[in-house]
Amino acid sequence: MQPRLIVAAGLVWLGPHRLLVQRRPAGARHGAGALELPGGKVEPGEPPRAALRRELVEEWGPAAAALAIGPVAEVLHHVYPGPGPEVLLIVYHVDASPWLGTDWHAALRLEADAAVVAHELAALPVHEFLAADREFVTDVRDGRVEPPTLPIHP
Ligand SMILES: Nc1nc2c([nH]c(=O)n2[C@H]2C[C@H](O)[C@@H](COP(=O)(O)OP(=O)(O)OP(=O)(O)O)O2)c(=O)[nH]1
Repeated sequence: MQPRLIVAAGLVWLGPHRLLVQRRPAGARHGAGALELPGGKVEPGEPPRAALRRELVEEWGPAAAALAIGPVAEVLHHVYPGPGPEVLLIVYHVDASPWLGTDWHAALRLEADAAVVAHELAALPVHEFLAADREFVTDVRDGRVEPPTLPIHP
């Protein structure tokens, strides 16, 4: 049977009009090379917000520990075909606005092959995202997802 995963992910706002998204490493088991929201699997017994905090630091390095995690933006559900997983994604607003005007990219400590990019909302390349994300990312691109009030106070 396909595994069912609970995943915590971040809609990371670099100010009100830009998002930070990442490209999955070429060697990823699933969705290699696709764009995704940073995050990962929630471990058994782990609170989802704590999982997102842990994943952000694992994926982006210690600089990500200071990012405020805000309210849930959306809960997504998708069943990937074949041997792919069934995923339940809890997407939180995350505030990266303190990084505005800084060399945030130089502060990241990325996993091998991973890449983090800033995109203007209107230019989000929806079709490069993992299938579970596409409808939601389209809604974000088209302004149907209300951006949080920045800064987010944790
Ligand atoms: N982080 C993240 N994962 C997503 C998104 N959309 C989506 O379908 N997923 C899926 C891909 C993976 O199957 C799962 C995330 O878990 P993960 O990134 O820890 O999984 P993985 O299999 O790459 O990691 P690993 O077990 O190899 O360590 O959720 C998204 O926007 N962000």
